[in-house]
Amino acid sequence: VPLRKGSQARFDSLQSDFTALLPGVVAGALLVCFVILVAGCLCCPYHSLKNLGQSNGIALSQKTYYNLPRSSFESDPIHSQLNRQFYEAEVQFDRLPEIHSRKQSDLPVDRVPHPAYFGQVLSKQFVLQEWLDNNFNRHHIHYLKEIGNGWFGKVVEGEVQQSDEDQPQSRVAIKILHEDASPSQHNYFLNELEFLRKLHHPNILRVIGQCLEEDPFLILLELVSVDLKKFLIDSQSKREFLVESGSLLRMAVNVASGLWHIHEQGFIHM
Ligand SMILES: Nc1ncnc2c1ncn2[C@@H]1O[C@H](COP(=O)(O)OP(=O)(O)OP(=O)(O)O)[C@@H](O)[C@H]1O
Repeated sequence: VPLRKGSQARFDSLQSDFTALLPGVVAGALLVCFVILVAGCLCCPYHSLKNLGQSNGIALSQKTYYNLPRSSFESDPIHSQLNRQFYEAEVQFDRLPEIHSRKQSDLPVDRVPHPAYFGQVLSKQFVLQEWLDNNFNRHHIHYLKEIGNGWFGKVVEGEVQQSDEDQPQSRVAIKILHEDASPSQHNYFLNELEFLRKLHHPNILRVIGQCLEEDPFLILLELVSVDLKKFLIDSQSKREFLVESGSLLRMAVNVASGLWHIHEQGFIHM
């Protein structure tokens, strides 16, 4: 229906008034938004302009604000302090297993509660009788020299007489549990033995036998005659040759291959 003349004039004047007011309305709305934004920033304890960029010496970008309780955003200084503590303790990691350095391993045994790789408590207890069937006769072992020291005690190089007396004697490494070991230390020793016995890999030392019928308990291991650390130090002048010939890479691959086997059996070497 066409508008009558008077109505058309009123509509035109309203339209021109609205067009004149529009920039003012938009500017006012923007101003209100800006004020709310600034007030919000100033009231928030963690995002305040004072803290922007730096808080406790740590750049804010390094922090996460996930899972902060609502009260974190209160400006009350006590709450703010508590929440800050909550925030510091926000990331919780599982405890790592205890690891004893070589230096600590040299401490008297009563000061180091267990070997590094067994963590805290052993649940498995062994029935010694089960091990004695394959016991090696310790009277066939001839000790030569000490070659190392670990949590369990000394490691000695020795010779063993083969069951066939015509065979030459074999060199072995003998891990000797110290004689005054406690029952739990005996148990750790047997756990280590069981662990070593489960591993069958060309890059992992073989267990040759054990002597468990009396103290000291012994584990006979394949002897490593090469000292890798000494070899690497002595070979410093041939470094490039070792790299180019692929020797170092082969060593690394062999170590990784042995570790892979250990991991497949459910163990971690530390
Ligand atoms: N089969 C071996 N052949 C040659 N040397 C060995 C052999 N086994 C151990 N050793 C030497 O004896 C040292 C002590 O070995 P051992 O296995 O008792 O302790 P570890 O592996 O050093 O750690 P831990 O004290 O936790 O048992 C080694 O660092 C190494 O020098």
